[in-house]
Amino acid sequence: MLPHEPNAPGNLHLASPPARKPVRTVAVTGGKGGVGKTSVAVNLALCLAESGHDTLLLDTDLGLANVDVLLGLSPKFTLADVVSGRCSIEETILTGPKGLMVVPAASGKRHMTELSAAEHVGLIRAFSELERPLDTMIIDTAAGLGDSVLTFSQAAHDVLVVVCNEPASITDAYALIKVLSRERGVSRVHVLANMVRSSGEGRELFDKLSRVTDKFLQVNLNFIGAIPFDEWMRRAIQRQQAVVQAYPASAASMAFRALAQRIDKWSAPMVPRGDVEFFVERMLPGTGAAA
Ligand SMILES: Nc1ncnc2c1ncn2[C@@H]1O[C@H](COP(=O)(O)OP(=O)(O)OP(=O)(O)O)[C@@H](O)[C@H]1O
Repeated sequence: MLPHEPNAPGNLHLASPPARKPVRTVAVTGGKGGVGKTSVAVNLALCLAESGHDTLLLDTDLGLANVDVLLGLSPKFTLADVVSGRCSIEETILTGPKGLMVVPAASGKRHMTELSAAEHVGLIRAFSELERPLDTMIIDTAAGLGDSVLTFSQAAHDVLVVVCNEPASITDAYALIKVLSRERGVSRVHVLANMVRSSGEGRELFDKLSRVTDKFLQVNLNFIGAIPFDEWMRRAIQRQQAVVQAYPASAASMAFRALAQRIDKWSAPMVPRGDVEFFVERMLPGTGAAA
């Protein structure tokens, strides 16, 4: 393993990684803010961790509720420190409940896609140095159609779009799916309805969205389920805990566990190198490091 050299500009050579099992990467996104992206990412990641998956939650959302705040964790370093060489990626990883690994969002305004080429190299290196076993990486993206959202969604194996029953949520989700499919080559999107108030509401929301995508876009939309509106979600946040942790018997917790079980059944990702570093390389086609 190479020594830690986070900012070695120009050196794009990546040593062949040792054979590892493929890491599934899932981007949780939504188009609109406030639909529950972060809540979904955190609870899904925890359920996967609970069922024995080595799971890493990468927070790239600088929105109101950061993952570390939701889980009551105190980050010492963030990805910004990795790329500037202040620490290794290992040092950014916080251990949450159920052994969940959490990489906190960089504070300030810097997004992943604003990094320089040298910083990209440092990041790829840092990921390649990660020696822990990893099955799944969940990425909590920012809201909107910003470059970082599109790049992370494009780079992940699977994109999970969270919608709720508000007209703006549906139109923003449509706008996001449109850009992802037309400009970023994303051909399959999973839709999760959040904060539903009846059993049929999730499917109705999905049907509303898929009627338009079927008509105008070349994208395969998959309804992956619904999470009920649940007051225990807010109470859990007040305790700085995820709902699956604080109130495991709540309706939302049961729905999150069912969602994780569905994801668990997905077939293994087809990645050429079976390494988490592949995820970073897919994000950075311009570095010449793409597989
Ligand atoms: N199923 C639910 N039932 C009740 N409240 C929910 C549910 N899902 C999320 N919420 C609440 O909605 C609010 C917004 O959730 P969250 O921060 O996860 O959204 P977000 O899409 O990540 O927002 P942002 O884009 O600002 O980061 C939080 O107060 C959260 O507790």
